Amino acid sequence: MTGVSVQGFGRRHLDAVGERGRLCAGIDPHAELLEEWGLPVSVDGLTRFADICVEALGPVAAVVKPQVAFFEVFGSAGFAVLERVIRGCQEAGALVLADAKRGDIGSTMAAYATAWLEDTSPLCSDAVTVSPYLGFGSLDPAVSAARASDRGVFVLARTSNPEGAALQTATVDSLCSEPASVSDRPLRSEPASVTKGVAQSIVDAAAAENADGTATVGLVVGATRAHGLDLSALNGPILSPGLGAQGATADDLPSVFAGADLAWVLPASSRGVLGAGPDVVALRAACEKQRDEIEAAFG
Ligand SMILES: O=C(O)c1cc(=O)[nH]c(=O)n1[C@@H]1O[C@H](COP(=O)(O)O)[C@@H](O)[C@H]1O
Repeated sequence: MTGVSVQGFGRRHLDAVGERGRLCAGIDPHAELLEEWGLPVSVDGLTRFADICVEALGPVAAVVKPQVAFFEVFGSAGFAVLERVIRGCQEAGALVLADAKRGDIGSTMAAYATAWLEDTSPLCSDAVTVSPYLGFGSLDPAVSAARASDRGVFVLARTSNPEGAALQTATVDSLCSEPASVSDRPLRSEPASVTKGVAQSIVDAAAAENADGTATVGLVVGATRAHGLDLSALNGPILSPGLGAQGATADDLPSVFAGADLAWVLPASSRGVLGAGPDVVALRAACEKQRDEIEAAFG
């Protein structure tokens, strides 16, 4: 593995995947899945779905990723079920990555950080997904809260959906900072000194945060297509959704992540694994099979 010795969240992450293998099992209680599992689309159905996932996945997956949106659908009762999933999976030994994709101005971001990353919160998880599109610096409160408690944030860089490409591959002047006022604007534009893709600028900002060896800042880079990013200096985890329902396979991963440190790559699947439920044994077997395919592909 490249880089400095790993501590903090990075150590917790590497220990978890070292023990259980590289798979993040998504817990996405889609209405269609509830129906497929023979459950009502209601809080009762959600609770049963969640309990099956905790029992099947919590003891074997290195990381579980509840998708907050599917709990939010049911309002406060859904959030109560989410709290139960978070605690249950942690007690079973999995790291919990709350897929909340939060992002806002810094002062509001601080409240999101309290909600998802501080011990006092009933939703406190081991990590949370965040969006950098209000500016990478707006994520500072979450990065600080995570760093202070050996937790992590996973920042969207190059997402698995086709709609992300136009924004994420756009070229930016990486040294550009907004003038404080109109009068501060230069009379003529200066030549851009460094240009890079938006996603690469996020990778580079994350790598700078990880220079302390804590791997506090992970990235989200989809497994569904070549991304063209240089991830070699990141020294942090790379969540890679897209396996299964979105079409990527374990065999795609080595070429998608050529040049990255594969020890950090954490492929994720939700529907591709959850389709094996509601039987606990079958669901756990599907999770282990997907993990084994990933480990075999990485060699
Ligand atoms: O942050 C994520 O997890 C995420 C990022 C991304 O680029 N693409 C993506 O699909 N996801 C999430 O990963 C899960 C994918 O679900 P499946 O397609 O069923 O495996 C969903 O919860 C998505 O919200």
